[in-house]
Amino acid sequence: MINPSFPKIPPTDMIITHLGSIFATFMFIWAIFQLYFLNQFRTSIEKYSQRLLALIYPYIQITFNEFTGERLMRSEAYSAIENYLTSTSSSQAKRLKADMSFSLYPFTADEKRFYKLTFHKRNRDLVIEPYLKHVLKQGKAIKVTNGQRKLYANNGSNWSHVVFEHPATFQTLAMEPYRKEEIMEDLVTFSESEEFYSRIGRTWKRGYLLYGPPGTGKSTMIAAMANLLGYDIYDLELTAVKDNTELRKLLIDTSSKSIIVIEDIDCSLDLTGQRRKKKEKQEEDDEQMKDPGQKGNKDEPRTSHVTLSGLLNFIDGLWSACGAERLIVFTTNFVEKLDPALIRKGRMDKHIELSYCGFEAFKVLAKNYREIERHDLFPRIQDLLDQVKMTPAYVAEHLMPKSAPGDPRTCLESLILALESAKQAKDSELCCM
Ligand SMILES: Nc1ncnc2c1ncn2[C@@H]1O[C@H](COP(=O)(O)OP(=O)(O)OP(=O)(O)O)[C@@H](O)[C@H]1O
Ligand SMILES: [Mg+2]
Repeated sequence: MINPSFPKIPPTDMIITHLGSIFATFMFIWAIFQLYFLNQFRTSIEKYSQRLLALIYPYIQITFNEFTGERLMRSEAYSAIENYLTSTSSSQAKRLKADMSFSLYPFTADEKRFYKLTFHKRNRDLVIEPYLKHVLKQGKAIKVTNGQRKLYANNGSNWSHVVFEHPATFQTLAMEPYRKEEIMEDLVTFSESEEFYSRIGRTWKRGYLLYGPPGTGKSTMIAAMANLLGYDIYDLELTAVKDNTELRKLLIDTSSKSIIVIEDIDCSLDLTGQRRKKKEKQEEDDEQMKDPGQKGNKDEPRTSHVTLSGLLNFIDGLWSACGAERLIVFTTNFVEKLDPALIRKGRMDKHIELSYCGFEAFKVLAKNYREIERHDLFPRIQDLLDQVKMTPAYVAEHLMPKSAPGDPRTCLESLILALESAKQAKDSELCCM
C-alpha cells in the first residue's frame, strides 16, 4: 500500500519571515544597483543627450546665480545684471534673453534665483567678451546713479541690510564751502584712481577719521559721502563682534564700492592700545594688592574680544586687500583718546575735524532750512557765533519751522536769544575763574 506523503506546509509566521528577508535582499540589491548603475547610466544619458542637443540646438546658456560660494554671498554679477535689466537699458537690449526664477526663500538650496542668458553659439565671442563686460559695467554704473544703496549692519558674524535713503548731501552739509570742496575732491579723486592704486601697488582703499563734539555732523557727512560716490554703507558695531576671526569674516563679506563705518571708535572697545592697557593693568594690580576686596571695573570682561591689533589687521592687513574701492571711516568725539597707531597716516589717511557752527556753516543751514541767503539779523548772528560755541545740530533746531512757519525772523530771533544766553553763561563762567 502506498502511503502517500504530502508536502509539509510551513507555518504562516515562517512564510512571512522568509518573504521579509527576500524583500530586504531585493531592496538592498536595488539600492546598490541604483547607486552604481542607474546613476552612472543617468549621468551618461545626460552627457550624451547634451552633446546630441548641442549638435541640433545651437544656443548656449549661462546662468548667474544670486548667491555664490560656500557662504552664499550675493553675487556682484547678479546685482549688476539686475540693475541693468531694471533700468531703461533693458529696452535697448537686443540680444539678451533672460529667465528669472523667483523664490520667497532665496536661501534654500533648491529654490534659487538666477538669471539665465541664452545666445546663439555663433555669437559666443561677441557675448562673452564685449557684451557681458558691457552689461556688468553698465549695471554697476546704474547702481551708482539710480540711488539704490544699501545700509548694512552686523548681527554677529553676518551682515543684514536695508535700503539706504539718507537725504544728506555735501550741499546741505553745514561747513565752510572751501573745506567741503576739498573733501569732495579727495573722495572723487579716490573713486577714479583704480589705475593709480594698482600702479603704485597699494590696496584701493582710503581711511577717514571724522572727529569733533556731538552734533557737529560726523554721521551726516558719512551719509553725504555715500550719496556722492554711490557707495553702500557697512555700519560695523564692534561691540557685537565676538573676536578677531569674526571681524575678519565680516570684512571679507563686504563688497567693493562701499564705506565701512565704525562710529564712536573710542567707546566701541578698549582700543586705546596695549601700551595703556598694560599700564592700567599694572595700576589695577597694585590696587588689588592694597585692597584685595575691591573689584576692578576698568577691564571688566567683555563679550567682544576684538583687539587693537585685530582692528589694525582689519584695516591694513592682507585680508583688507581682498576687495577694492572701499573707504574706512572712524568717528570719535575724543580724538586724543585714540592710540596713535590706529589713526596714523596711511591707516586713516585724512583727518577731518567737524566743529562748532561758524557763520559760513550757519548760512548753509539758513538756506536749507528757511531758504534765506541774507537777512538784516545775520550780522548779529555772525558776531555771536564768533564768540559762542554752538553745534550745527543746535543751530539747526532753532531754524526748524515748527513754531513760526513761513516766518524766518522769529526763528532767527530765537537763535539770537539762545546764542546770547550761551554767551552770558560763558562770560559769567570766565568771571568766576
Ligand atoms: N554740519 C552739519 N550740517 C548739517 N546738519 C548738521 C550738521 N551737524 C549736525 N547737523 C544736524 O544735526 C543732527 C545730528 O548730527 P549728526 O548725527 O551728524 O552729528 P554727529 O557729529 O554724528 O554726532 P554724534 O557725535 O553724537 O554722533 C543731524 O541730523 C543734522 O540734521
Ligand atoms: Mg554720529
